Amino acid sequence: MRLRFFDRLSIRQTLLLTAALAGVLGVVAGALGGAGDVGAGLAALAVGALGAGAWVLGIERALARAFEELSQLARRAGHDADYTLRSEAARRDAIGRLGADLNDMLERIERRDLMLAAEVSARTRELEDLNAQLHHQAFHDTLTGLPNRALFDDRLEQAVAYSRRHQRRIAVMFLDLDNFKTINDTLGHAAGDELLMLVAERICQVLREVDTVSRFGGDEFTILLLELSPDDYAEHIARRLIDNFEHPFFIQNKPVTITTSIGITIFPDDVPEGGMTNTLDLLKRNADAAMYTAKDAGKNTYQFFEEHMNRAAQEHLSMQLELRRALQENELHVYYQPVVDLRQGRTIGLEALVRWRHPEKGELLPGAFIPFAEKFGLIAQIDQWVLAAVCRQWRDWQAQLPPGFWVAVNLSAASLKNHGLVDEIAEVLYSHGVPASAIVIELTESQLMENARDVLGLLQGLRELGLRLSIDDFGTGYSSLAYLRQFHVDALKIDRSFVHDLGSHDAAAIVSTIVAMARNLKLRVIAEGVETPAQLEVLRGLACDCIQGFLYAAPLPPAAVPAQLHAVLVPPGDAAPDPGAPPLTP
Ligand SMILES: Nc1nc2c(ncn2[C@@H]2O[C@@H]3COP(=O)(O)O[C@H]4[C@@H](O)[C@H](n5cnc6c(=O)[nH]c(N)nc65)O[C@@H]4COP(=O)(O)O[C@H]3[C@H]2O)c(=O)[nH]1
Repeated sequence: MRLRFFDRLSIRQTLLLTAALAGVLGVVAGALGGAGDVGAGLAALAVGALGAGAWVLGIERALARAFEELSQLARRAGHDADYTLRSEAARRDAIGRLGADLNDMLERIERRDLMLAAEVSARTRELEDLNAQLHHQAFHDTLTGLPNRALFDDRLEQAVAYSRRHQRRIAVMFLDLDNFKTINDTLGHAAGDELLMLVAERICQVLREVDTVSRFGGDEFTILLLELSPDDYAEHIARRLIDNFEHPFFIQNKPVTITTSIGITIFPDDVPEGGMTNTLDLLKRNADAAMYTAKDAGKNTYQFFEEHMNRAAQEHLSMQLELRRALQENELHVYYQPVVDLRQGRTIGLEALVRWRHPEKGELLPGAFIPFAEKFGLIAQIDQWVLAAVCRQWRDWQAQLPPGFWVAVNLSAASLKNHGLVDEIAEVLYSHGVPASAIVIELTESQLMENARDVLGLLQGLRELGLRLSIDDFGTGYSSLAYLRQFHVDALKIDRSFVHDLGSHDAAAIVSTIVAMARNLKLRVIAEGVETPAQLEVLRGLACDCIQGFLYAAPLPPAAVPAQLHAVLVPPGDAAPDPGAPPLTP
């Protein structure tokens, strides 16, 4: 109860009460001691009261200062977020403990703060790295690490702007690897990728820091040369690039040689004045057109842009679109040229020759579009289309065809690279109900010899299917006799250039040698391009088996073929000895 009373008093009240009690005790003691001492007691009371008051005030101020200090410290820490602040009051009382608690709290906040700051900065760094990585990926080619098309365009735009402001010349180069597809097809895509990386390095070696090289896609690179000084700097770089490619690249420790074709355009020289809007596109198109001209000029060279090149590029482009349309819209069709057996004097087979009925240009011969189809990668599709057309036609004629009659179909080099070719041909034959023995596949000598080792398996697959094989344009390439035996073909077709020159001793000697060799290998010989009776007589004399040429029939539309099937075209011959059951005889 007593305690509760004192609990309710403030310190000041307690001290005042204590001083008053001391004074009262002094007065009581004085009164007990005598009257004189009462005065002394009163004086003591007054002094005690005054002393106590002063003491109380002193204590109160000291306490207030201590609290104020703590409160200021807490406010500053909160306001400035400075948790390194500490109370320095070294007291052992409640205020001291309060200060220590405050310090403890500040220390914990400070530690948590540091931890958070470290975490935030780590996360920020992570995000910054990720951002830089994404930025790099957006503007660089993942395989070679070179700038990509987007970054190249950006730099080109800046370069054009700079060049306009400061009247400087810049060059844009397009660089395309020659026959890269062959390397990819023969060595595989991993080797192709490795080659592209090495090529990127080699290009960089030739350029200055200020120039930009980018991988534009596939095997195509673009180069931006700033500040063309000296004036022929672009040409100098093009030459160095071409020279630099002369050294082989080493892929999986094997030397691989590849060349490059380069197109160059100069800004502002090659851009018409005022054509501001599509300058970038124009420069790239110019360099591309110049690069194609370099390819057409035999590859492994460079070409500066000239105005006429864009027209050629335009024609290329429209030819490509038109060819695709031709395949879709059935504008292609097949003519058939009889092959006549000299001993029997009649047609024993036909060669299928594609034609294009172009809506504006009229009837086009293969020479006008096959090279484009090869370039645009459409030739294998055309081969397939022709085979299917031949099979349909064979079904229509089937009842009229003499036994053992065949139709020869040309296959391009691109078709030979198709690993699924045998299956695809089997599927077409099967779906049309045509026996494989009715089809002869014609492959040119150069196609076969250039890929001799690779095509052996394919040829075997075709033979196992039951197809027969013949070598076209024989004599124009360099045949290896060893391969000739391994190919197991059924016939050789002597190129028409030898037939044309039969009057000359050399050509006759070559034809005679081919026929003799074919006899030994038990192959049938067909002479192409026979136009005159004189050529026919020489060929008969050389014991040639068959002829094909305008002398008897040009390539014919399908409707004209049945009339040729049973007609005796040449008097049956007696000059040619029996070659020993050559395969292409019915
Ligand atoms: N000067 C002369 N020429 C004669 C004579 N007899 C035939 N010719 C021509 O000689 C070519 C024979 O075809 P090729 O050597 O296989 O040469 C063919 C063949 O390599 C290719 N070709 C034709 N059709 C196809 C096809 O469907 N696919 C593929 N990949 N190539 C084809 O186009 C080449 C040219 O075909 P065409 O223009 O039809 O030309 C044909 C034919 O019209 C003659 O007495 N004198």
